[in-house]
Amino acid sequence: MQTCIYLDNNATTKVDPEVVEAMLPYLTQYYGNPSSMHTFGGQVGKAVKQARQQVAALIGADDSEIVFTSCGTEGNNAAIRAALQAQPEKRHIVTTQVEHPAVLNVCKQLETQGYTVTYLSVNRQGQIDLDELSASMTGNTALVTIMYANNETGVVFPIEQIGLRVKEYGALFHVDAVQAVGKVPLNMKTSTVDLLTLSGHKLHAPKGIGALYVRRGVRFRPFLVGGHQERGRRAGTENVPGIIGLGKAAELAQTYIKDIKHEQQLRDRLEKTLLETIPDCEVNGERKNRLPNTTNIGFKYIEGEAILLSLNQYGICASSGSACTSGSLEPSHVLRSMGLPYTTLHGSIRFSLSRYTTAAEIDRVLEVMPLIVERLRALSPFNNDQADWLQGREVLVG
Ligand SMILES: Cc1ncc(COP(=O)(O)O)c(C=O)c1O
Ligand code: FES
Repeated sequence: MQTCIYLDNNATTKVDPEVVEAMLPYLTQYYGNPSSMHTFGGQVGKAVKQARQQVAALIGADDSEIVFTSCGTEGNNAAIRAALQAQPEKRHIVTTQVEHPAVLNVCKQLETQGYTVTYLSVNRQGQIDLDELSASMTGNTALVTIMYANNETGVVFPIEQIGLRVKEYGALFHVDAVQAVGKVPLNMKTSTVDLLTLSGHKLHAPKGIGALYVRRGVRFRPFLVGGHQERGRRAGTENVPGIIGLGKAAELAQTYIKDIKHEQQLRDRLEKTLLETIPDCEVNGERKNRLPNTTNIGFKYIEGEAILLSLNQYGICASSGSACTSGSLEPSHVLRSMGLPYTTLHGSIRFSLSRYTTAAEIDRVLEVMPLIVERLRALSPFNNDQADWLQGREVLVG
């Protein structure tokens, strides 16, 4: 299979070889059911318990507060539904316009089921306004669900400041921390967060395993109903190898997170040099409060997809922070909410690094990007500021 310079780690990450090694015995030798009464199953149960402790340690939680799920999407669905079921008399939800579809589409569905949803706006930097949050809250607000860090721009929201405001109104606070866990130190013991979602495949564990943190004392109705697994909070025989892998990945992340500066330095060099060597480009989103591994850059007057295809020819994997995601012709809802001009919106690229990214890989990207942009701009009919008339077309593509 073809390998590449992989700068798409916010989409998914490589499974760490130590994670694979930890998982293997649970795919071969130890296949017992952790709920079984016999010793064979019991030893698997012990390994699951250890993995729970490893995940809890990464986010400063108690192991009884960790529920294993199948992915981040399930975690978000389960958290939102549980929070609403715990307070059936309240019918209002607050979220933001820039959430992942695994939150936004749940909220849209809830709107058809009698809930009212406030979608907080973001400014040009991708930040929300805390006063807009407070103004939107009422005694009827059951839940505030806001992401820790944005998957497209890496912009980090002030979660604890948000949480303090949420608590003033007695609502529950859910945080989609899928992009933050493993990149940002978290401590649930000193946090205002009630429910927090994480996903294995974003932190070098395999796909198909995640976890939901449920603060002790928060009433939680299971999303999947059936057997008594996960102390009755998530039915279904456990994905044991996945759980063991997530535990190992969490343990490795705890060590790695202390050294994340290295990754940040590579990201900063990539960003700074691209801005210096390529005219008419800018970073999308606030640069200060941001994940250390992510940069989203808008290259004016060209199409993001064309840049991606050219990068692909050089064996470089990145992602379009802008348009046509998954075959849809809609530009990114995140960048649109930030009010980016049409000319930047369509030419935005996300580079997301990992602990495996090397200086030599960054050098290669820095070598080819100016050539790609120059070639595409030479072909573009809109390669100057007169293209700003296109602004008026935003309505058409929106
Ligand atoms: C912010 C955020 N939330 C949720 C998800 C969904 O996670 P999963 O792919 O594990 O369902 C993602 C994955 O892209 C994400 O970036
Ligand atoms: S990038 Fe596809 S429509 Fe603009």
